Order: sequence, then C-alpha cells, then structure tokens
Amino acid sequence: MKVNGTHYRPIWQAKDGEAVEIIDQTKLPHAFETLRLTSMQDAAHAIKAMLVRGAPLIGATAAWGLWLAMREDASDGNLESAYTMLMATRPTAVNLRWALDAGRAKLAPLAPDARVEAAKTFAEQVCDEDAELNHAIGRHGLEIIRAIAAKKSGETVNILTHCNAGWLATVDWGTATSPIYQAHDEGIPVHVWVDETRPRNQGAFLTAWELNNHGVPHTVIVDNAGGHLMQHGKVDMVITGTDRVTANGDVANKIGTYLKALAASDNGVPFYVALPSPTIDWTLDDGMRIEIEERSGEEVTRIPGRLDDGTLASVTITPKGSPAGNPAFDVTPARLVTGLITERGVSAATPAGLLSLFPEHRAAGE
Ligand SMILES: CSC[C@@H](O)[C@@H](O)C(=O)COP(=O)(O)O
Repeated sequence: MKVNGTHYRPIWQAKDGEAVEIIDQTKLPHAFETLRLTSMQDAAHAIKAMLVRGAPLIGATAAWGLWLAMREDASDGNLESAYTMLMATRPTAVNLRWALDAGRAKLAPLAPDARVEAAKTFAEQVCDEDAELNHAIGRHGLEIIRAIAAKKSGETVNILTHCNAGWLATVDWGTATSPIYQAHDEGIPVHVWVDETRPRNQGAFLTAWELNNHGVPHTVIVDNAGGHLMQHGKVDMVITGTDRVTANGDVANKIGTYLKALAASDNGVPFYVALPSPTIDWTLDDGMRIEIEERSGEEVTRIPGRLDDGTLASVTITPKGSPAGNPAFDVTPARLVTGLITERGVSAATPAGLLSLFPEHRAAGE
C-alpha cells in the first residue's frame, strides 16, 4: 500500500542485496522509520520485540531470517539452529511454524552452496503469495460488504475491527482490511470503528494510521465501546484477523476479540474472520489447545505516546506495586463466528466448511 505516494510493503530485500528492510512498527504512528536487518539474530529480535508483528508478517520475516542465516553459514547445523531460534520468538501465530517448516523442507535436501539462493527465492515467494492471498480475501469479503451496502440502500456500512490485521500485519492489503480497502476503492461508503486494542494499541497506533493514510473514514474507540455501539445499531459487521484457526473453526486472535464476538452474537451482528490458508492449523481441532503468548506486564502498566512538543515518551499508569497480567491472545469459539473469509471463498467455521474449501486436507476415509 502507499505511504506518501510510494508503494511499501512492511518487509523487503534491501536494494544492495545485503540485508532485509522493515518498517519499524514500534515507532508508528508518530514516526515512519525503516530498519535494516543484517543477521538472523536481527530478524529474531524484530519478531520478538514486535518491530514487525501480525501473523502473516511474522511468517514472512522468519522466511527472510532463514535467508540471513544461510548467508552467514549454510551448514546443516546452522539451518537447524536458525529454525529453532526463529521458532522460539512468538508462540501463537501459526504462520511462523508454517513458514519455517516449509523453508526447512526446501533447504535441507540441497547442498549448502545452493541454499542461499534457494532461501532468497523462498522468502520472495512467501511474500508474493501472501500479497496475492490477501488480495483474494479482499475480493470475497467485498461481496459481503456489497450485500450489506445494498440492504442499506447506499447508507454507510459500519465495520468494527480489533487489533491490526492491516497491510502492516501482512505483506500487502491486510486480511481484515483487504475487503475494507477494496470496498472503499470501489466507492462503497464504509466507516471503520477501530478498537484501540490495549495493551499495545495496535488499533489506535497502526490500523488508524493505515486507514488515515488510505483516506478510509474511521473512528478510534476504546476497547470497551464495541458492545454499546452494537446495541445501538451502529455496527453492521465485525471483521478481524487471526493468528491461528484450528481445523474445527476456533479462532485465536488478539486479546479482546472473544468479547467482541460475544457482544456481536448477543446483538445479531455478523462476526467474520479473515485469514490466508497458512493461518489454519490442521493439526489441532480445539482452540483451547493453542498456546497463548503471555507478555510482559510492563505493556499494561506503561503507555507510550508523543508529548505536545513532539518528543516520544512512555508513562506509567498504574500504582507502583500493582502487578499486571498480560495474556496477548484469546480464543473465539467457532460457534460465535459467522464465517471465515479465505482466499478461496467464505466458509462456515466448521470442519466441513473448512474442508469444503481446502479438500486437500481431508484425511483418508473422511
Ligand atoms: C493479519 S494479522 C492477524 C493477527 O495476527 C492480528 O489480528 C493480531 O492479533 C496481531 O497480534 P500482534 O501481537 O500484534 O502480532
């Protein structure tokens, strides 16, 4: 997507071919800064410290991390240790495991001197494919928005989203935002309620920045406002992204998603989840078995922002001595999900629904 007229992806190979560059997402929305990653350790740090984040982008960064590792040392031992170190960065987004498993399977059978080029090709493929999958998700989600717009006879369609499942969280387009961008671009009047998404404020910092950049009407709300807006008919649909969907249709996403799904169900508001197929974990059929990342309590007790004089600062908001808990994701049970918007179409959040779109995952005899 464009920033000041230039097309950006949140990750790309540096022009000199010696590094990977990223947009440092910890600086947004106050500063747009890019950073060079020159080692596999840099890539692991970027994922762990959330300089890059969002399930598909975590997978893409890990793929580039393998390339950086192979440039340093393309031995079997280094391939294995890069795999292990990158895998340990964040536990919930399954795209990380997907990218690392696929990358290792491609590289391991090759002679070490062929691995650097193959790792680069692999990382480029992961990125290009992610952009294509997200564009296709947008086309299918657009149909849903069109249908709501038709029922509202041209009135604005109000869409609520949680966290950032925008182009910054992927390689391009975003997942939850792809249908929104495509609807806006074809002239459907849309307005987005942006959950601020405490503790790290991915909604207020990143989704709002993206929508603002693209000229999509939006309003940032506190996380607790969604239920109230739904009760008053101000939300036509919810679209979120996800870090992992299990084979039965349960959805892990940023903490607070579950509460939005409950409120949506209570108010008859359709609740959609947008995802590319690498986000489906076919090895699990119960969302309660997904590992939920527990992050530092400091993300809860402190808030970063910009002072009126422009300096960036971070302040403590809780009493000294009050401990903070910080589970980073929750699981929305499949029964609360109206539909899963994938690159192949929209499916019910059920094993049969998912298998109808992805029959290649049908077990023998099913
Ligand atoms: C298309 S991104 C989907 C999810 O990864 C997104 O909604 C989310 O929860 C991101 O969490 P984050 O902790 O910022 O990586």
